[in-house]
Amino acid sequence: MSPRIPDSTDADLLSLIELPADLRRLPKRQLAQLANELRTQLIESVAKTGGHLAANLGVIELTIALHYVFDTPNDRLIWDVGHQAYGHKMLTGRRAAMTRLRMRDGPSGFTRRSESAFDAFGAGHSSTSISAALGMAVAAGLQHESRRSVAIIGDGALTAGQAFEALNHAGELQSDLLVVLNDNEMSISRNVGALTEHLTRLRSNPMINKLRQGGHTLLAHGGPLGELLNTTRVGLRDGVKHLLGVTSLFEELGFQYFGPIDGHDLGTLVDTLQNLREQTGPRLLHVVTQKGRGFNAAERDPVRYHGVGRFDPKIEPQPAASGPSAKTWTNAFSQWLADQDDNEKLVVITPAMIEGSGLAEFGRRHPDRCFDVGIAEQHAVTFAGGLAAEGLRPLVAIYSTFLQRAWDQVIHDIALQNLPVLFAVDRAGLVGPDGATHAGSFDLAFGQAIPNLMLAVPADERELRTALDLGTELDAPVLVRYPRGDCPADLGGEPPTTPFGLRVRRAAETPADSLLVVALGTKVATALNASENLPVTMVDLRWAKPIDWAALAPLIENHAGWMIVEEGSKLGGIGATLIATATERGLFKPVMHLALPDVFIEHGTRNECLADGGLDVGSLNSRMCDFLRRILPARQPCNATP
Ligand SMILES: Cc1ncc(C[n+]2csc(CCOP(=O)(O)OP(=O)(O)O)c2C)c(N)n1
Ligand SMILES: CC(=O)[C@@H](O)[C@H](O)COP(=O)(O)O
Ligand SMILES: [Mg+2]
Repeated sequence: MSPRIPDSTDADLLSLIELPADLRRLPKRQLAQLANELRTQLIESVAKTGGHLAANLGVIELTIALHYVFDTPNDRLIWDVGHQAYGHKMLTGRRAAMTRLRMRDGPSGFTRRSESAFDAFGAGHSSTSISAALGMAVAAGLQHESRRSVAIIGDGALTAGQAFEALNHAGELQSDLLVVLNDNEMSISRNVGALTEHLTRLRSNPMINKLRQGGHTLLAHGGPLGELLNTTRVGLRDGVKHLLGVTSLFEELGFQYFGPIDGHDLGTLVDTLQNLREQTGPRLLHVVTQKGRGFNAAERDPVRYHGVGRFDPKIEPQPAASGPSAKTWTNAFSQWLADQDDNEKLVVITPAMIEGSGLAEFGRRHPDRCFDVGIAEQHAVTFAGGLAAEGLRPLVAIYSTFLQRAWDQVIHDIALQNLPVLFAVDRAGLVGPDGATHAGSFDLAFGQAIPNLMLAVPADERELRTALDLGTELDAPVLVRYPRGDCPADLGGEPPTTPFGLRVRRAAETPADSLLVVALGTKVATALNASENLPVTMVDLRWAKPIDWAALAPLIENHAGWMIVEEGSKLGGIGATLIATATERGLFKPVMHLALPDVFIEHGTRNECLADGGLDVGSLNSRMCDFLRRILPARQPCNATP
């Protein structure tokens, strides 16, 4: 049975729209009602699941207009980052599934090719959309296929080098590509940089606006006359703009630039997109939107509502959480930073993650020594290199997953020159609801291969502070990694005897009849819990590089076997290095290495993800028991589980 064609008597248009083909049957005048319904349902839905609210509210009209005008999924929509694609998901067959957004077996918080034919390209990290859309446009041309490629990129994402690499390439190729620039003046925090100022000039220049209005009337013209008028007057308009010196950067890069237009005005959006759909070559439509649109609290405070937990949509703003909440690793890092006021050489750098990295307070107190460089991880690292070369002590605060963009800079610009840059690497390990794109699984594998770079893996706040202190003192690059989530204050045990020394957190009574567990970072607390009633000596490695072999070798020697536990990739992990080095040293004891398996772990709670990777308390306990049974068959060590 074909779906009923919605009409103006329908109070609930949204429920009639399963796929964009249904949407395209609506008369244009009903789109505003649909936008209201979509916005209301999106707020209700995210209130129950949590997620990226503000960005999604800003693109409701744009999402509807794009699916209305373009023949999706044949035409390709490529959402940059993908954090603003909830409306897109709701219009492409996934509305019911949104109750499990970012939960195990529910839709991802980003676009994913495996999730829907409408998700033309997977994302999560920013600034990839223009490259991917250009690739698709070129592929369509080479394969003589008639479809369009549209990249939708935010003003924040546009600050990244990769976006400019793609614009540069597209301007040369002159392929059939539409870039929709969604300009809401926000990254997660307020957007930064000279480009942002350029966009502000384009938005606010009265002459451009006048010319824009002319251009808009022209764009709404159809037929050959409209086309002729269009060409002549757009040519004229461009000439005038050149004369006035108000051309956009995009035109200089070989794009046709259109806009800015109001991204909440569905009539203008649809007319403009329909006209742009029929044109060829690289073109950029500048759309101005408001982040958080339609939810007062999010409009007022889009930073707070960028990513939210569950909330009550009737209460705006949400009351502050009551009662003591556990201190996160990010909080612990911020507090350490607050204690560095006297260190005037300390300069802090973030690639667009002021809030998430816990830098807001430091930035307020020391605006001259705190730099948000935009979504520019590579630049952040080399910029730090320049500061360090001149005698300052730069600290790059960065998520593990985003550092992946800048390993060459870490190698070539920092480690090779042995510059004293401190990397505070947050979200190291599994992150939970953001899933595989945001998992910090690889920093240990990458980092340990780099000469000169030292790697600290603190297990509690006390060790975090010690490692950060050392990182500001050593004449070498130091990376300190810590995860998303709660930070234990002090896990106890014997103090280390040297700055890079390991710590015995709990010693077994009879080592020869016990297992030695060597854990790193978060896994120290997990392994302590998992081994509570077992014959286990628990060692906290503290530093993954250098490794304290002077203390570790005899411990391996005098235990029945040893196990390494780390929250990083097993392939290329610290465990692999420890095992290889132990073997070279003639330490031939039974050994087991528990780390993240060679698969991408799906989104879910952090605990679900850890269980997938075999790194939660229960998994560790059973792996310890299995191993103990094998190496100490006579002892029956596993009668009790924690
Ligand atoms: C490489 C990378 N760095 C940082 C982030 C974190 N991040 C996600 S969204 C975002 C802001 C994007 O701003 P914009 O593109 O303007 O989208 P808006 O949220 O304003 O709609 C940032 C910094 C990321 N996803 N990828
Ligand atoms: C979309 C994106 O990349 C960020 O918004 C990210 O989701 C933030 O993660 P945290 O919530 O861990 O800061
Ligand atoms: Mg933005």
